[in-house]
Amino acid sequence: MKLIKSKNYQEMCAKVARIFAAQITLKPESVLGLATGSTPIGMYEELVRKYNEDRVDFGKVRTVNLDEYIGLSGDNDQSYRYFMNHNLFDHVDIDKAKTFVPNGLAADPEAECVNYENIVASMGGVDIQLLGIGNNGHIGFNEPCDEFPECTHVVDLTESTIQANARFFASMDDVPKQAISMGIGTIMKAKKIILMANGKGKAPIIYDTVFGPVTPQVPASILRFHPDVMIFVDEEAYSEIAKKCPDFEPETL
Ligand SMILES: N[C@@H]1[C@@H](O)[C@H](O)[C@@H](COP(=O)(O)O)O[C@@H]1O
Repeated sequence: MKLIKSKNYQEMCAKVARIFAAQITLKPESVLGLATGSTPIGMYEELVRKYNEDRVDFGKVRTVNLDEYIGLSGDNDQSYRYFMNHNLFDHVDIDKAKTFVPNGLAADPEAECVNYENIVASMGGVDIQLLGIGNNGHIGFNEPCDEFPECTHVVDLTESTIQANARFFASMDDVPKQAISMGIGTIMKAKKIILMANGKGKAPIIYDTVFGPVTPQVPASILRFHPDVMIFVDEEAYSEIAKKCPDFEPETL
């Protein structure tokens, strides 16, 4: 696992976007694993800029997203499908038929999980998977629990996640209580993984992820067992490590 510290959010987003642009340029038919949340928005902006200015070509790219809320349609502005269209897909020359997000309106969510796991597998593996991290260490919507979930599954969101997400909804009642998420096993199959975190609020969980025990109670900690993981943080998200491990030397890339 490599930990890469940037001065600020913009610098971090630029570094990650460069890696994605290189991936797409070197392998135009790449399978990108994509994430939502506020953290990757600046990275997607940079990628759109690279599409416009550096002519990064998304024409053959395929994408799979980590998760989706149950009960929200792709038209709902809080759905992750809407997020992806709005922040990336609408602004580049990607073929939307090659972009996949779990169907939050599936009549049978369990069957949708099996279907989605098959879609990811049929693409021949994710070349590079982007992740954010929840304050409790969740990745995708894999919440802290007793065992790492292997495959795409239905998740009951924790109270802390529901509260953290409430800021995006008109009222608490509107916040979905369930989601479909790739499993930890699905995520760990990606060839390369990049996790981004910024801001002081993420500092304790970044410390736990990098230095705490590997446990399903901190789902992101499993990433330490993946052979090719880069964690990108800004100074604020790094601050707990700086305090507790003053001799640790992060990379700067
Ligand atoms: N399912 C998403 C995660 O994929 C994301 O990493 C997390 C953090 O969001 P933010 O980046 O807004 O802090 O939020 C949601 O729970």
